[in-house]
Amino acid sequence: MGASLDITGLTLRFGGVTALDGLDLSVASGTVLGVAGPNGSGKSSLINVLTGHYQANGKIALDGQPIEHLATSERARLGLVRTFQTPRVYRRMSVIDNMRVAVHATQAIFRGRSDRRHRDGRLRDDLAIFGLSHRADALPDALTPYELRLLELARAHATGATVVLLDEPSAGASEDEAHRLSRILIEHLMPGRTVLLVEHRLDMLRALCADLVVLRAGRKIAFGSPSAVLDSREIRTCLMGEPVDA
Ligand SMILES: Nc1ncnc2c1ncn2[C@@H]1O[C@H](COP(=O)(O)OP(=O)(O)OP(=O)(O)O)[C@@H](O)[C@H]1O
Repeated sequence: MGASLDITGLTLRFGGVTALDGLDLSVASGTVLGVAGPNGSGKSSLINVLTGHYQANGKIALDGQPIEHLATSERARLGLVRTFQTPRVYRRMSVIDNMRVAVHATQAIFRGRSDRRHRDGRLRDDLAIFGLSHRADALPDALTPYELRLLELARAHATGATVVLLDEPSAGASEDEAHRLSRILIEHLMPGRTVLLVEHRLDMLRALCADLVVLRAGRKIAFGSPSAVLDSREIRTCLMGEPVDA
């Protein structure tokens, strides 16, 4: 179900600030790449460029096909979707309607019968997987911040996306919630998918990623298995701002 993602020479500038500086990255189909870096190192910019929210110089290929010229909606229809650091949902629509809109917007195709009742059954099944069945008809304002996060993930899952870009899914989560979130990602969202995981929690990066890239000032300063990369005291210091024993 995954698709490979290849980035070459990605450069993004805001006036005098260089957010991404000639970045090259490859994510193999069906693997999880962690992205870490201090504040302002370009992690969110990278996601925004991949989705087409920001226009940058350089090349982006999805399964070998160039997509840098495509609009955000076209990239989503090709199976590239994202979640946000602060969940973005339609506040006046119920949880199940938020799911319907996402699936409609990406024109996700359901196997077998595609009438509304069947489709809604699938969406309710997806909500159940993410522990939200009891919230299906609620408005987002009734949800806890953690449940809003789960709704974003359920929505991405329901679209059948092949590539999912996760921008700090554990932001604002407690230890226990981050742990539960990790389990859900491992068991339901990540299998078979290509995932870019921007995260500050080193334990999550260690547990969830095949590879880890560390950015500083829009440049790649380390790449490899999370244990190898995080073995470096210099890298841990760069990530945490001070020497740590994580
Ligand atoms: N829309 C924007 N306009 C101007 N400058 C921006 C914009 N977005 C990002 N930047 C700048 O680009 C650089 C990279 O920012 P970015 O948000 O990508 O970093 P980040 O690694 O995601 O940071 P954080 O961990 O704090 O979310 C920063 O210097 C930031 O101030």
